[in-house]
Parts: sequence; C-alpha cells; structure tokens
Amino acid sequence: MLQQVYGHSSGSGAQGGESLREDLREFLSGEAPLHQLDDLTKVNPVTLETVLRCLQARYAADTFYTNAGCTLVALNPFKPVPQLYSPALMREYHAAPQPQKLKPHIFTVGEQTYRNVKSLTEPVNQSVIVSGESGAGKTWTSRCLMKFFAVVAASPTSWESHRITERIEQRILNSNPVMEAFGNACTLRNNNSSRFGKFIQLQLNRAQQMTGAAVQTYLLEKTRVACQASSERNFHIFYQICKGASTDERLQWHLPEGAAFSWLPNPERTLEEDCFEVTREAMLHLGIDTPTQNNIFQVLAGLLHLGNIRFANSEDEAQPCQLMGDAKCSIRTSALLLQLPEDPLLETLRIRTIRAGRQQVFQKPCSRAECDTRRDCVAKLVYARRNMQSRVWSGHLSTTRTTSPA
Ligand SMILES: Nc1ncnc2c1ncn2[C@@H]1O[C@H](COP(=O)(O)OP(=O)(O)OP(=O)(O)O)[C@@H](O)[C@H]1O
Repeated sequence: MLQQVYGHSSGSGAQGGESLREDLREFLSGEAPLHQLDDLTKVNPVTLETVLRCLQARYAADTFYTNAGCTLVALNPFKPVPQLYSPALMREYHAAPQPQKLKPHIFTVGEQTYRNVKSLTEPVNQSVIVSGESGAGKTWTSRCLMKFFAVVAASPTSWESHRITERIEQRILNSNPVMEAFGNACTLRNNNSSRFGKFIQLQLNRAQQMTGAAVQTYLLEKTRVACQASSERNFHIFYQICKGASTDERLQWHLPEGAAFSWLPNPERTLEEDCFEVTREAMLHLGIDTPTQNNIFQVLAGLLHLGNIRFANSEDEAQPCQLMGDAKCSIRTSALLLQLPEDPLLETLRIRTIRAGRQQVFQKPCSRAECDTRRDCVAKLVYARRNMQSRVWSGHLSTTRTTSPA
C-alpha cells in the first residue's frame, strides 16, 4: 500500500512537473513582455525562475519597483536615478486620486500610509517595514520615505506651523548624515552599511503636519570600534576626523597627518561618506554646538590612540604585562584625550580586581590576551556612550511633542 501511494504520488509528480514546465515555457514566451508585469501576483506559474526573470526584465528596462500584492519589491539600481525621486514626482503621487494605479513606487507606499493616517473616519497608526539583505537599499528607501513625508506632511495652515514643520523636516533630513557617520561603515557588501537597526517614528498632529520624530536605535555593532574584518573599515566618523580635521584640530586631537592607527584600516580608500564638513554642518543644524562637537571628536581621537596600545607577555605571572614599543606614548595621549588619569587607566587595562565577600579584594595581573580584551571593552563602552545616535534623536531632533527614545 505504501508502494502504491508512493507510485501514485511519484507518477502525479512527474505529470505535475511536465505541466509546470509547459506553463513555464508558455509564460516565458508569452505575448506580454515580462517587464510590463508590475505585480508579481500576476506571474503564473509562481516559481523562483519566473519571479526572478520578471524582476530581471524590469531591471533591464530601468523599472526598479514591482508590487507583490501589498508588498513592494525594490531593486537597487546601483546608479543615480534622480528623476525617480524628484519633488515633482512626490507631488504627483500625493495628488493622484488613486496612487496605487500609478507605477509601483515607494511613494505609493508613503502616500497610502499617509492617507490611512489622515482618514477622517478612523485614522490609524501606520508602520512600514523595510527589510532586505545588506546593500539591498533599506537605508536609501527609508530616506526616500522620510523625504516624502517631510514634503507631503508640510502643508501649513499658519506661518507659525509652517516654521515648526520646516524645522522638523530639516532636522529629520539633517539627522541622516550624523546617524550614518557614527553608525555606518564600509563593508565588503556596502560602502555605507548601517551597523545598527533603527525604528523611526514620525509624529503628525490632527492637521496631519509633522510635529516631531523619534528614533530608537538598537544593536549597534560596537565590536567594529576595536575589530574590523580585513578589507572593511571602522565607522565613517573616525576617517572623517582623520581626513577632515583642520591643522589646529589635528594638534588638539593629536592626529598628525599620515598617522597610523591600528583601528583605522584601509584609510587610503576615500569614500563620499568621508566628508567631515557635512557631519559637522548637520550636527550644528541639530543644535550640537562646536564646543560639544569638539569634545566628542576629541574622545574619538582618544579611542584611536587607545587602539595603538600593545601589551607584551609578562615573564612573571605576578607582574602586569609590559607595554610594547610606542604604547607608553599612546596611553598618555589616549588618557589625555579621554580626560582620564593615565595611571588608573593603565591599571584598569592590566590588572583585574577580584572581590571575595565583603572584605577581601585581590588584584590579579591580566594575561596579554586579557589586557587586549579589556582595552577593546573600554573602547566599545566609551563609543556606545559617546555615540551620537541616541543624542541626536532624543535631545536634538525633537521639537514639540516628541518622545525620548533610549
Ligand atoms: N533607489 C536607489 N537609487 C540609487 N542608488 C541606490 C538606491 N538604493 C540603493 N542605492 C545604492 O546602494 C547603496 C546601498 O544601499 P543602502 O545603504 O540603502 O543598503 P542597506 O540595505 O541599507 O544596507 P545595510 O544593511 O548594509 O545598511 C547606496 O549607498 C546607494 O549607493
């Protein structure tokens, strides 16, 4: 009986396979050009091959958005397509009586969610999930959506509300370079890869004007501060300060031209993300004044010097590891820039304090590997605390009714 079932099912499978191939041939040689299929639910039969062939044909025809039911599939064009994101096109989607009848676009998603919020009968909070593998275009797409909302949710009724909306709009857009400088890095897959997740909230008032924004960032890849894969880089901000600091700032932050830092791999690669001026300007717009900025950059320079500290194996386990080469100078500079006393910093890196009960405290010299780990941990901790991301959004981005994220 088992054999019969098996035989039956395998027979029908072969038949099914044949008819699927037939359908596939028919679909692929069909009259309608594949690139004209703007909804993947119209693809028949739905197989990996037909879906990919359809997307490939659309990509070749410079059509980068395709619907898949209520989901939008966005392909990364890997080239600038300015006409696809122009303010005129935003207005077209915003003004369309039925935006879903226009060509698939991220603006359709934006407009539909905006209308759902606006709905007078039952306004509902809306969420848009942007997902994909690294380099797929999630950051780009989120940026497009934010720009779209900044444009459409800015129909002022009074001069005062116009000013508020404009300010928030500007802050939202200015927050991007800052968030990216501190949270993005060049990886093998993406020159500007976000090394953190984010939950962005845009808040509208009853007149559907933007009144505030907040972001919650999570899972920042702190390990990147102290450890980068070969061919990858540290966070952009470190390269920005090393390449873009003025002569005075270089002196102040102990960053002489051409200095080598072990936590700054591949400095010879110049990316468009290396623009220090853009970050500084955006920080200023967010209300982070120059002295505060300088303080932050000084600490980052301190971390670079911390990374140059090398320990040598100690011959006597009872003695702390010795510093190698120029490490003495690095620890002095690092302590100075981090505004920490030099000796306690060195002790922290080399000696572990063990508490036994309430009374007993032991001090144990660390092995070389432990010293390295402790140095890396200090850097990760300082970077996470000093990271601008949470500050940008909690303290500086919000204006009116914004909640403070972590
Ligand atoms: N719609 C688009 N038009 C033009 N270029 C694009 C578009 N989408 C993505 N790109 C290009 O692809 C690059 C990678 O995109 P993006 O940084 O948005 O990917 P991601 O999915 O956020 O990656 P990660 O997860 O690594 O942060 C961008 O820097 C940009 O050059």
